[in-house]
Amino acid sequence: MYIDVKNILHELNEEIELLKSKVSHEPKLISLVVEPDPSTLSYLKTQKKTTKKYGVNLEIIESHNLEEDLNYYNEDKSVDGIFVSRPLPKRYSELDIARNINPKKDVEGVSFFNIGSMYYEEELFVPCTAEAVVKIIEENTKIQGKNVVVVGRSTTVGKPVAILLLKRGRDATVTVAHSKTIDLNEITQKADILVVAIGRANYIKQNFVKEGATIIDVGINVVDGKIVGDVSSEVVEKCEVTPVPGGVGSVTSLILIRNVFRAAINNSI
Ligand SMILES: Nc1nc(=O)c2c([nH]1)NC[C@@H]1CN(c3ccc(C(=O)N[C@@H](CCC(=O)O)C(=O)O)cc3)C=[N+]21
Repeated sequence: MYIDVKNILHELNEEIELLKSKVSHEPKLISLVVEPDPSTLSYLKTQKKTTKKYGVNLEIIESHNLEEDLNYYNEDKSVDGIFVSRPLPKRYSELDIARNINPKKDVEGVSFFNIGSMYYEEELFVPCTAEAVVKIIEENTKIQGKNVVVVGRSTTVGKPVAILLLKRGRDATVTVAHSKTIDLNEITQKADILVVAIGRANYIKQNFVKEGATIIDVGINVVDGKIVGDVSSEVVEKCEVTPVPGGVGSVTSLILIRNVFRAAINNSI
């Protein structure tokens, strides 16, 4: 079966409308883009749509000098939130963003300050995709004590998902697997909840999963111009699976918008 995220989208929609009534100016989001890959282009398309819908002023800037641009928009009082697309080209490191982005404008929660806060179990801005994953799991199943396997160890998905699910109160038992893991399918078969952020189309097949598991497919792979996830479609016969598109991605983009409103409210007081 596919997991339906419309309740979560509805709740986020209401949360955003409430924040919208409290903000005194039109929020402004800067998206800094360096050599966008197909998944980034897809996200930018969604950002254009959602920012228009909710009344956020989006400016997409093709950056040729990330550090200089970050310094500029960090200081620009008219800017509420800054988004930097990933993956970055090799000449940059994610640390360049983590060190330099103003934590108050860091709507994706990648700065040292926001990551550090999450590590100490205080959630301020946390990576949007990771928050989307956690929200979907919480809405659909009990987490406490369950075996959660996260496949992928990226800064914005794998690692923060693991930390958020370990948090006291959520109390998952978390295993993080990755590209060097030996016999991956033996580990994923033990998962009650499986979070897949590999970045390879249809990689997870039926022999990777336990019957009845909850599967969160974070993959955004563009194949022949269409978006497909990391989980192969026949897995829905055995498990509850989030669809791609219409699953994690759609929740992620609303969380980003909500964070921009939060940043805008903080920016006006
Ligand atoms: N700093 C950074 N943060 C990201 O979160 C990030 C990124 N860089 N780089 C690119 C990937 C890709 N990504 C998507 C998120 C939502 C949709 C999305 O909204 N998809 C819709 C519809 C897409 C369609 O069908 O056109 C859906 O899944 O239903 C797509 C792609 C975020 N990423």
